Amino acid sequence: MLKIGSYQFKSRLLLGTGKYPNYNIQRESVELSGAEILTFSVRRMNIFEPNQPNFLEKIDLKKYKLLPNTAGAKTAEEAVRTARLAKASGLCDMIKVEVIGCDKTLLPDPVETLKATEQLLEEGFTVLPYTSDDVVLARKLEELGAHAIMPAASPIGSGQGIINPLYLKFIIEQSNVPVIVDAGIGTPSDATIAMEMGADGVLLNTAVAGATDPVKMSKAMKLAIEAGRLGYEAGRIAKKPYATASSPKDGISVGS
Ligand SMILES: CC(=O)[C@@H](O)[C@H](O)COP(=O)(O)O
Repeated sequence: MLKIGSYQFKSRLLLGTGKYPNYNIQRESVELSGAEILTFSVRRMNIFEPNQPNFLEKIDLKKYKLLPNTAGAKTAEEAVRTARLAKASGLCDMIKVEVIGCDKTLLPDPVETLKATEQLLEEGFTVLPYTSDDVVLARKLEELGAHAIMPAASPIGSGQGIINPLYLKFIIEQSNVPVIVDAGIGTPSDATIAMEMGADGVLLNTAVAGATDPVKMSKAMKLAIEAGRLGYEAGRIAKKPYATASSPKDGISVGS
C-alpha cells in the first residue's frame, strides 16, 4: 500500500492528465493505468464554472483521488494562492507544490518550494512538493512535515529517465515519508528502475500522453511499476565481479 498522509492507495502510479491527443484517449489511458491518483494543473481547470469546457470531463472523477498541482507558479505566494483555490473548489485537500525556478529546465525553485510547503502545511493541506534531486532540500522538506517527497528523475517532459541515480538513492534512503519519482520518466524501464531502487511511487505524464499509443503505454507503465516494486520487495542478488555457476555440482546424484 502507498500511504500518503491519511490516504492509502493500491496503485503506485500517479498519472498526469494533460497533453493527450484527445479526451477519449485520455480516459482510456487513465483507466488502463490503474492509477488511483490523478494530477492536474489548477490553472487549466474552470473549477468554479461547471458549465465551461473541462479537460477532465470524460473521466469519472469519483473513482480517483485528485492531486491538483500548482504548475505555473513561480513564487511561494502564487503556489499558495493556487492551492487555496483548489481547496475552495472542494475537490481535494492534497496538493502537489510545483514552483518553477527556471523556464528552460522547469526545475523547481528550492527556496520558494520550501516556503510554499511550510505555509500549506500550516493551513492543513496534505502537501507533496516537487523537488530536484537535492538531497538536503528533500530532508528539509520532510522535516517541515511534507507528506511525500517528489524528486525529479530528469526535467519535466524530457523523457531522459533517471539522470542522477546516486542522489535519488540518497533521498530514498533518508526519507521516512513516501518518495515519488516525478517527471522525466521516458520508458517503462525507467519507471521500473525507480521502483527497484526503492521509490514508493512514480508520477508521470508525458511518457504516456506523448506515446504513439498512449493507452498501450499506460498499461505498460502500470506493469512496469508493479514489476519494479515486486523486484524491490523480493530483494535483488548482490553484484559480484566474477562468475558463479548457475548449476551447483554438489548434492545431486545422477543414476547409480
Ligand atoms: C503532470 C505533472 O505534474 C508534471 O509536471 C509532472 O512533473 C510529470 O512530468 P513528465 O511529463 O515528465 O512525466
